[in-house]
Amino acid sequence: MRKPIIAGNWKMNKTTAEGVALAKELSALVSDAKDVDIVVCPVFTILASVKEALTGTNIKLGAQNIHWEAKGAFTGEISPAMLKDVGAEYTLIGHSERRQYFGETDEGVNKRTKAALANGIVPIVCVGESLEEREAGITEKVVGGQVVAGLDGLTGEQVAGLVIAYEPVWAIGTGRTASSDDANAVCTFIRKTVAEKFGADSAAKVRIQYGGSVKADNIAELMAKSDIDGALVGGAALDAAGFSKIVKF
Ligand SMILES: O=C(CO)COP(=O)(O)O
Repeated sequence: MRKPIIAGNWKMNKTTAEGVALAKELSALVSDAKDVDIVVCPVFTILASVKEALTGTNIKLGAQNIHWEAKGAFTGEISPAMLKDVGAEYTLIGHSERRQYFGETDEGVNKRTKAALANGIVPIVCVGESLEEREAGITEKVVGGQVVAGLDGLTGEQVAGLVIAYEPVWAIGTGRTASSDDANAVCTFIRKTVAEKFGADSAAKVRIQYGGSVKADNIAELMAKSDIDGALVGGAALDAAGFSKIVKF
């Protein structure tokens, strides 16, 4: 069975003191959570402080992005080794906000994914269609294309160990969750795409999260679905009590 994974994407929120307080409050609330991987992804500037606050807890640290180069003249970027150095075990890659506002492409997602894997950081590769694309009936074409291009050149074993987050853009921060059936249908399609490209074993092992207005009151229904193995949570991850309820779905 695939181990559930609940990740909090803090996005561009929290100063050091606020992030450390949230990490401490959350770790007290979820210390008894079992059989679930818990990850929080703060902004780069507070990774070290949050890591310290999480030491000895059952919560892992993730970053929100990663660059593919090891070092050099890449102003404003953070390398895989730097994230490893600060204690990050996971990283988001290709979040729709990065794609929408910062011009990230599938090619970049692929480079970042390979660099993360080469440095022992687990990629959480984000995919998802816009409202326009859903209404045009091309959800599978868009999401399938993102999965195939994002994971191109990886081994089946590498794919088995990573996480794919399906986040329909129209459900992010809008309060509009995809129905659990609609969310699961796309997650099933993603798993089928992985099976075709990397084999049945990788497809059976890869963990697929749903993201988009996940809250304490809709997580149980989502997690009950056959191909949803976890959640990538935005707004509701900024509140320790609410996020702890999601973790303990
Ligand atoms: O983008 C998301 C997580 O990466 C989802 O955000 P919300 O949970 O705020 O809709």
